[in-house]
Amino acid sequence: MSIVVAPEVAAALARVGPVVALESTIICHGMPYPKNLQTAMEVEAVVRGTGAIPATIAILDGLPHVGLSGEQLKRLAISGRQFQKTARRDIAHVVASGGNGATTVSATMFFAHKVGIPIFVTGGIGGVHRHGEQTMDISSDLTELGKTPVAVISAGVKSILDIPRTLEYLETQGVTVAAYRTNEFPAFFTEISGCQVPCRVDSPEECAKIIHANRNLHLGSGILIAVPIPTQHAASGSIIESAIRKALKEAEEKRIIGNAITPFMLERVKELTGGSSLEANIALVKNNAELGGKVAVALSNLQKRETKSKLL
Ligand SMILES: O=c1[nH]cc([C@@H]2O[C@H](COP(=O)(O)O)[C@@H](O)[C@H]2O)c(=O)[nH]1
Repeated sequence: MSIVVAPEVAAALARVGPVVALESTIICHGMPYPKNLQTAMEVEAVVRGTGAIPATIAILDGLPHVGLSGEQLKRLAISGRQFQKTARRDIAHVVASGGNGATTVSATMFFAHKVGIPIFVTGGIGGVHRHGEQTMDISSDLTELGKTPVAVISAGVKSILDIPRTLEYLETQGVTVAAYRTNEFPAFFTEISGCQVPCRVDSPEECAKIIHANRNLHLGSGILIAVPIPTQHAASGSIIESAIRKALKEAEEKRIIGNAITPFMLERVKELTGGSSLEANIALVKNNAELGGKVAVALSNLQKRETKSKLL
């Protein structure tokens, strides 16, 4: 399959330099224009600030792209929902029909791995939906994490999902789940979920070592690094939580199912909180991007040191 890799990204990968993959569903389905464009550009700038190269991933006119120009980012941001939400199962169809796809975590991981990017930053991943034991609505993000060796840096999963079952499912899939500077798995808008994680990491270097070990052992599975929302932005957490409960009830009443649930919830929670959920969302994505960039730099240094010592 042909994948268009931006020259800057290809050059960085060729020299084992630091690269961070970024998804596009968050741009087209997660935020309104023009905030989505502003955020996408700011997130790329945060990654660059750490010394890493950002690579936003999307399907444009049937061609998967890794690394987008400013013009392409703008096209995505303006088109919004006209870009199809594209998870792994949708990739072949979007490509075959020459369509435009905004990649979710699962599809972004797939393309990142194909071109050799080991680190990917997003806001939140999908998970096991509430009542998932009856509906079997489990995001393909979780199965992708089970079979694709990419480290995903996120603020955990939203409490619109069933967090304990999401963690159980990740365990079944053999995914390494680590929390950054905490022992508790974060719940996106709040630092706490009541769920403990099996592994705690306290520095970008520690994250890089885990990714390196995962790769050297050819484990083949992914890694989830969960970063709590910065404290100053978590203040509105309880307001957002009650909005989430209300929106969940509405989704149930309106019988919204499948891949329409997440965009509905994001939009409704934003309305119910007068936009404060959007500001918190932007802040946590940028925070994740900062760590992702630093981890990519640490991993690149580790790989270069190893190559050097093998040559000696
Ligand atoms: O807090 C968020 N969770 C999830 C998403 C997006 O939704 C996708 C999961 O969708 P689903 O639940 O339909 O698998 C994720 O991969 C991501 O792209 C998002 O934007 N914001």
